Amino acid sequence: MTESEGETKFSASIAAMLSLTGKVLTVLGPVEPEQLGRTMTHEHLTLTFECCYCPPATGEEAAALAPIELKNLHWLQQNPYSHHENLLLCQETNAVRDELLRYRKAGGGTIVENTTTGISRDLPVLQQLAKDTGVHIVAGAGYYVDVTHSDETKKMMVEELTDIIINEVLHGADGTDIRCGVIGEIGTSWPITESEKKVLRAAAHAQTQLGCPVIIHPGRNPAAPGEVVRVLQEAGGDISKTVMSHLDRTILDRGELLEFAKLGSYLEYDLFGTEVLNYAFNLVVDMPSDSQRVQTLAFLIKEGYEDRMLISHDIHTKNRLTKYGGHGYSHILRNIVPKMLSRGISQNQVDKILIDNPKNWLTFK
Ligand SMILES: CCC(=O)NCCS(=O)(=O)O
Repeated sequence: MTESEGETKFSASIAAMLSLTGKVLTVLGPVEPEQLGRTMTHEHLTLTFECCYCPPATGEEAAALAPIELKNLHWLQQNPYSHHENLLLCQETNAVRDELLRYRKAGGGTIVENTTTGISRDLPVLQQLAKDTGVHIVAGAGYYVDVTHSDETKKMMVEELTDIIINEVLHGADGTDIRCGVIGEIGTSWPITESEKKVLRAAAHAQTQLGCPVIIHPGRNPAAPGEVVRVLQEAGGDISKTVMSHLDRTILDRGELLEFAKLGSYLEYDLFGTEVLNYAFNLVVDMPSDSQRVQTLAFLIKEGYEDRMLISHDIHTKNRLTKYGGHGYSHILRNIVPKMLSRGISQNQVDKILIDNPKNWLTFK
C-alpha cells in the first residue's frame, strides 16, 4: 500500500467510525436503535458446529447415523452433538427463513447472529435472510474457540488480530462489504488458551477504538466468566458494553452468580429451549430447565440486575428448529414471556430484557 493509499484508508475508517456513533450496525447497514424492537441477542442462523462433535455412547452408534425423523427426535434432543448431520445448520436456510417470518409474526424485530470465524460465518446468507424477512440481523466479528483457530490465526500478534476485527466492523468481513455490528461470540475454553487470550485482547482493543458491543462464549467452568472479564479489563475493554453468554450452564451457584454480576457485564441466559439430562460438554453440570431459568431471572431482578439481563435460545443445531420438532426462534416470545409474567416479572421488566437492554448494548458509543 502506498502512503497516499494508506492515508485514504485511514480517512475512510475515521469517517466509518464517526457514522456509527449512536447507531446499531446490521447486515443491511446502520439503523436507529429504536427500530430494533424485541431482540434475541444470541442466535445462529447458519453455521457448522462439527468442531464440537461428541462421539455417541457405546451401543448408540446406530442412532447417531440414523436420518433425522420423528422416531429419533427424543434421542436427538438428548444427544444433539453426537449426530453429524444435526450439526449442519448451514443446510437449513429455507427452514430458517420460515422461522424468521414466524418470529416477526410473534413480535420479534432483531436477531444477533453470533457466528464468528471458525464455525462458517456466512454473511451473504445473513444479508439475504434480512432482506427476505424484514428481521434486523446483526452479525458477529472475531473468532470462535481455540480448536477452530487456524495455524495462521494462532501465529498472529494481537495488533494483527485487532486490525482484522476492526476491518470486519468498519469495512466488511470474509471478502464482502457486509459489516459486523458486534464483536463475538468470542470463543474461550477452560482454561483459556494463549491464542484465545490474544483474541480477547484484540477484541478489547478493537472495542476501545470502535465503542462497539462485545459478546463472549466462556469456557465451561464457574471461574471462566470472571477470568475472561479480567483479561478484557487488563486490555482496556469496556465491561459495561460486554455480554457474558451461556450463564445457564456456567455459574449455577447463586452466591457465585452474584459475585460475577458485580463485575458489571450483561448477564445472558441464552439456552432457553435446551432441556437435556446429560450435558455432553460438562457432565458434572445439571442443565437447568426453562422453569429454573425463569426462576433465576426473577432472582437477578430481585437483586437489582434488571438493566443488565439478556435472554435468547442460541439455536445452533437442526433439532431445535420447528421443522425438526424443536422450539424455534419464537419460543421465548410465545412461551417464556407468559411464564415470566406468571412468575411475578412485570411487563416493564420483560420489555427491559427484550427491548431496552439489547438496544443499549448494541448501540455504538
Ligand atoms: C456456536 C454455538 C455455541 O457455542 N453454543 C454454546 C453451546 S454450550 O457451550 O453452551 O453448550
